Amino acid sequence: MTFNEKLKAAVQTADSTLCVGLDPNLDLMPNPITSSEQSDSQKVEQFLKKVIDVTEEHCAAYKPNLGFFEALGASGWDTFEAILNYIPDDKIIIADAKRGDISSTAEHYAKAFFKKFEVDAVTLNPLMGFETLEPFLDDVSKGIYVLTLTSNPGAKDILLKKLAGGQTISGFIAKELNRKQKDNKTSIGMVMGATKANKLEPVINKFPTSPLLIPGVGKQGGSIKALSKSLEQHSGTPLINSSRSIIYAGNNEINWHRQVAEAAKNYQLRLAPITQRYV
Ligand SMILES: O=c1ccn([C@@H]2O[C@H](COP(=O)(O)O)[C@@H](O)[C@H]2O)c(=O)[nH]1
Repeated sequence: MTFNEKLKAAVQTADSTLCVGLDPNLDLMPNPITSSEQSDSQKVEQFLKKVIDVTEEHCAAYKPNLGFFEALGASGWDTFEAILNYIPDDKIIIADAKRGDISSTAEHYAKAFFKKFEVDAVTLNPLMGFETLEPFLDDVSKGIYVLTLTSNPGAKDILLKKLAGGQTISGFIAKELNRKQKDNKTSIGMVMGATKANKLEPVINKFPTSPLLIPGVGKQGGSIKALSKSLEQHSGTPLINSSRSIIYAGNNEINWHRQVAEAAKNYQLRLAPITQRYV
């Protein structure tokens, strides 16, 4: 099955374009988890497994962010693997790793994420140039999401700068990725911040069939309504990510997971006007 086929099926089956971000932060987890006698890695594993149990019916994808697992030290890699194995097979798994390096190193990142951990997709940073993407591009069952217009304020420092001729660096990246997609098997997607909804159109128009990974709704304040408008003409399947506002929706009560489920369901409903264009 190609990545794009799996992506479409995942959205269709869940009737949702929601991607739940798995950013396990012990300082934000509910008391019933943090007050137990377990190790930090065990707490993270227990917490995320419950989050997956109660959100899976509302989302098409999960996006574990590597930073949070690496912060656990060596055992964090085992926890990462245990979580990957726990996610249902029909969900898209995106390792949010934001890697990008010279080809001999990039080959090993590709091996790690696609061959060892066997995730469906990985996020990549194109700052070192487009040849750094090459080792990821020969597998039709995999996807990459390239940072193109990020959700953070610092996107203006580089990505929104204009080149001679008036095009933004984001627009240039999108155009080059579109060109690259024509000669390569791996599905090439773009990371586009929901907080930049009013600046998305000229960028996604340069690659109108690209799958999109869209963080920035929820805690970062991106508007789903504005996002919906800017995606009106886009044919590539979007996944809209929310991390903290879903996984930490539960307060410290024993039934914290009910509020997590409710938050995920709420996002699924709010994203329905977008989702219905892709199912
Ligand atoms: O442009 C980007 C790229 C990646 N992210 C990541 O997405 C989540 C967002 O978390 P929230 O709690 O929903 O704000 C997080 O893992 C970021 O590292 C992003 O925010 N923006």
